[in-house]
Amino acid sequence: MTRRLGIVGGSGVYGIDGLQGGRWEEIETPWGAPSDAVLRGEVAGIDVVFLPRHGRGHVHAPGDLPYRANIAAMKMSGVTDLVSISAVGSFREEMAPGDVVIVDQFIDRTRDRPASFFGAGCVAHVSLARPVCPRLAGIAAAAAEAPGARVHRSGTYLAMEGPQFSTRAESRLYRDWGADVIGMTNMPEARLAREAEICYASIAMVTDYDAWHPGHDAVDVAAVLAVLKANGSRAQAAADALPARLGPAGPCPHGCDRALDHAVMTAPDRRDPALVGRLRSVAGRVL
Ligand SMILES: CSC[C@H]1O[C@H](OP(=O)(O)O)[C@H](O)[C@@H]1O
Ligand SMILES: Nc1ncnc2[nH]cnc12
Repeated sequence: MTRRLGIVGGSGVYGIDGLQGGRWEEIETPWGAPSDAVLRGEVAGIDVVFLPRHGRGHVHAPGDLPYRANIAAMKMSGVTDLVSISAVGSFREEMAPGDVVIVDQFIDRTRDRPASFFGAGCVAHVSLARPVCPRLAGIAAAAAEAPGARVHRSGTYLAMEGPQFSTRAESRLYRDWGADVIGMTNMPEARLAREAEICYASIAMVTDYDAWHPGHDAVDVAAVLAVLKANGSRAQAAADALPARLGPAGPCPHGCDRALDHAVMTAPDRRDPALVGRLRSVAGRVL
């Protein structure tokens, strides 16, 4: 299988500086419209598909994002490997603002967000024990290190509903649970990428110490934006360094591209044809 890289840009990342021949393309999916048009182009001669998660100009809140349409748009664009670039708060002294954490686990505290492509009429259960592709995470770490960022190669991301930041009590609780960083968007994105059999990795850019830290002011958007601005060129450099590291065609050694092999439970003659029709956009391989 030919590999194709997708990048979802989070807060502060609304384009890719190094993209050549970029053109914005509207995509309609059976799951609705994605956050924005996708930007297709080449970095170092390699195809890249970019989507600004919140839309250009940051118009979508984390709880209202069209997560299913975004992942479907990537799948329909031929993306096999998807890297998220996200702003996060930190629960660890050693994960300081300006650092990068390559997320490898999640605690999902979101609610009221459609979190699966499947459902009544076609039920499926994929494994999320390892929600991030280790091969792609290694590539993401190397790309993030290229511009000189301090990179932590493992971390648990707590996905909160938002849009308000956490209370101090919540922040302390999440820290006690073993979470390392906090954000509002990587779930259900990672779940949906797995269902769509896309390798997923997350470059989390630490912008603040969230609310638990006695020595730091409570997080606010101004502080987040100031750190994002200071590190914006590093995020761009990481995005530029990703495609060349993607590697040759071939199956995912960790099986992300076969996640649905034994996942669909509903008997073929009991499936809802309308849902199956929509599912073909992301799970056509097994339907
Ligand atoms: C601007 S701070 C809060 C906002 O930033 C993060 O978004 P993303 O993951 O897309 O970079 C966080 O999850 C919130 O949505
Ligand atoms: N402290 C924080 N909580 C949630 N999302 C964030 N994004 C950046 N910083 C954050």
